[in-house]
Amino acid sequence: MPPPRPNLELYLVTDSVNLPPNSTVYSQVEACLSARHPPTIVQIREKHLSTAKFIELARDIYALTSKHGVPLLINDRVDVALAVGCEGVHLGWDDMADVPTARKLLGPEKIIGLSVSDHEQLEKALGVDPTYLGIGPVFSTPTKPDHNPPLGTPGVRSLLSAIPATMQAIAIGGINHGNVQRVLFQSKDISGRRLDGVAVVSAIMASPLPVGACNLLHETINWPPLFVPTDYSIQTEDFPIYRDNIHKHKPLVHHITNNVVKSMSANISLAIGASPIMSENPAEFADLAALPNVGCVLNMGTFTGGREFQDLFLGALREHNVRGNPVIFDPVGAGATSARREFAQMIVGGGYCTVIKGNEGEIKSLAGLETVKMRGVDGAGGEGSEEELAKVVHDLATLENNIVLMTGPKDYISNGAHTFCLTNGSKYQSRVTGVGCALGSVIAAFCAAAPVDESLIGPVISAIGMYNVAAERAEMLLEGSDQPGKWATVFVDCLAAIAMSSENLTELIAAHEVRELTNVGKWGRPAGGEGLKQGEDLAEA
Ligand SMILES: Cc1ncc(COP(=O)(O)OP(=O)(O)O)c(N)n1
Ligand SMILES: Cc1nc(C(=O)O)sc1CCOP(=O)(O)O
Repeated sequence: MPPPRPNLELYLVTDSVNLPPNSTVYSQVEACLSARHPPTIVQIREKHLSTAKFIELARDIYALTSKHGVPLLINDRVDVALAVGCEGVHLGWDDMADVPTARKLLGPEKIIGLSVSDHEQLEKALGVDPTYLGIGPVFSTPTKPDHNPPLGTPGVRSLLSAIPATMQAIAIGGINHGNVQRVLFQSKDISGRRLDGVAVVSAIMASPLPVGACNLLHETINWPPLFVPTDYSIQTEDFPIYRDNIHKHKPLVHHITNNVVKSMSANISLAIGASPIMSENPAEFADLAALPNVGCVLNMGTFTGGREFQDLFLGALREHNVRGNPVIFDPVGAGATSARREFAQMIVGGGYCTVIKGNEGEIKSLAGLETVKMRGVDGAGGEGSEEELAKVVHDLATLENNIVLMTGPKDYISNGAHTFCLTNGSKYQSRVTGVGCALGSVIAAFCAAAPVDESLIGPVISAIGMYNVAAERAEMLLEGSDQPGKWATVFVDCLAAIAMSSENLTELIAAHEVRELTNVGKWGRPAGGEGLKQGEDLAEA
């Protein structure tokens, strides 16, 4: 008898606590099953009903689900599932039956799901062979007040990569139509292993429009990805188009940035033709995110920590993610203190950061590597070799399915498929506070002005290239004198001149070194003699 393999794509778990007015668990499930895209599987989760009442409700709902050919599972209670004769159960670790006992009682054809929250549980779970695994919680959720610590998408991915392809797995906890695509996308592991579906409670059960909620979730799950395909290289001849898009669309850059750099970031945004807004009021995030051509800069430089600071960053991240807006995350100081590192990891796990931009210490810290020594939050750099740094950037971008930029004497940029090194720029860039951070504003503007279905690696590289060319020009105009203050002023003028001019950006940037580094993913791999050395695979584009 082959084991059952249910369709877990949109998994509805019921809840009688947070129902909208004038509805019941039964009426919500009935409505969902009439949707154009109903849930593919339903679980009844009741914590406070007597056995008799639970069986009564389950029988009524089973009559509905069987009519629609949707499997019905019972949470925790094998006895109720047996009484009703439905398709199976979902079990946790404190429940009345363990998986082998449930299997014996229910028989080989029934579905048995099991929850996992960490690797220890996963190891045990794999030994008892359930039908599928429910990984959670992804995010913190009020629906299950006693939930385990949130895993974030990196935690889900880590568990998923240890689950054999033959076993189905879904994620649960805080998932809704605004984040479902990101959960599916970011939890995909490096081998392409992905979730078989998502389970939701409140996103459907608490909705006054459960039919719409099901259809929207289905459509969001099955949309072509909001996020760009990563197998994309750059066309240098497009650089001027990316700059011209800024004049065409006048992107808005929503900054939550540090106090030291606010004015520099605003001035630089204006210099290139973008509009800056410095909003730290969560009440306006949804409205800002809904505007056309918006990018967001999240810069944690003035790290105050605490709940309010966390809610500010996560709130903005959520609203911009819902709209598919580019978010540039600058984990300032993540290499300097463990509190900053943990916060930065929480942000990356709690949402989708289109671009992570940092210096060597910050990027290494986010990649979970031993960091270079940083005394403060200013740029530590130049310690690693080209081979090492390119690989760190490549690996983090691959892991996060996004773009990673490491700034320094050389800038490394990767989207996982392609890794580039830019060697232009000025020594003054690390000597004037705010110049490094304000690059995030320029990148956000270039990304927000790009067409929505475009790979963003091209806009990101042209933004950095243009910024560095302006920095070099400003230095040249000082004619060798050491004047960082004057340089900062001249730099903004040079940037405005290049941004607003018709100078050929392709020639300006390509005249400096923009190199694609090939086979970076294979660098330093010792196995089977396959590891390549830098000299063997560094090809100039
Ligand atoms: C699909 C799915 N995954 C996980 C759970 C959580 O189950 P459990 O750990 O038993 O916790 P309770 O639901 O009993 O609070 C689930 N119910 N469904
Ligand atoms: C039932 C349940 N189990 C979880 C787990 O982590 O195992 S989280 C959870 C509640 C999910 O509710 P919502 O979709 O409203 O966030």
